Amino acid sequence: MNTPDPLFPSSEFEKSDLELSLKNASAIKGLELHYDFITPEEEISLLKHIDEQSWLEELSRNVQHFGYKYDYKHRSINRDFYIGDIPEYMQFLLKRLQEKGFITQACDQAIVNEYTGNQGISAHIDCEPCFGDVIISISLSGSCVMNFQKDKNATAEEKIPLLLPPRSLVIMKNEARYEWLHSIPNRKKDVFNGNTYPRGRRVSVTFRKVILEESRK
Ligand SMILES: O=C(O)CCC(=O)C(=O)O
Ligand SMILES: [Fe+2]
Repeated sequence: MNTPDPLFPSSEFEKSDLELSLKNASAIKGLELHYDFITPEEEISLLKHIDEQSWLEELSRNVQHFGYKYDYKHRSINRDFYIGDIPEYMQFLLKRLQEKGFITQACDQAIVNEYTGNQGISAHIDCEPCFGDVIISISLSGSCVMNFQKDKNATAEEKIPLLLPPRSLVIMKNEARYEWLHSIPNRKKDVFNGNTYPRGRRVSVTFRKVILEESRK
């Protein structure tokens, strides 16, 4: 029996662009990019489960929260925001992250982001008192360019772009977590290394470890 073609083929991406994206990632301490962290079949199954849940529409992009609800307005999280365990259909991702040694502490919070049209995310550092020292993001369905910059007012030349194809994994630790801001520009297509990549719908599954108030320093 033939295996079906993936819905979101990696063959769309120039090899030299994927290599450049890895090289860019290696310029930032604590930033890791891994392609094909999951298979196309796993991606399709995850998207099916995700699309069965309801979306929170409080931001410009849709989100789903699991584990603990994150309060974007006050940049806070606490024990009262517990909303249940991370769902079963995401557990294999956490298991794989542990098995590959990418995380050593169990993540207990997940945010799923959905970007459509020209949606992106403005430059930010994930809430430092709320979350632990590893931030994980897995891309599904569509690609994007994620920029890293040290300074809020960085010029285009000072930004380091990563091309994130579907099924890729980004890990932010160390300086990538605490000293660099990350963002996804609001636009309908990305130009990376001279090649144009139209944005489709992109869904990201992000994992974090919550720091509860009583254990904060
Ligand atoms: O969509 C992504 O990959 C990252 C989203 C993000 O930066 C966040 O949720 O804090
Ligand atoms: Fe973030």
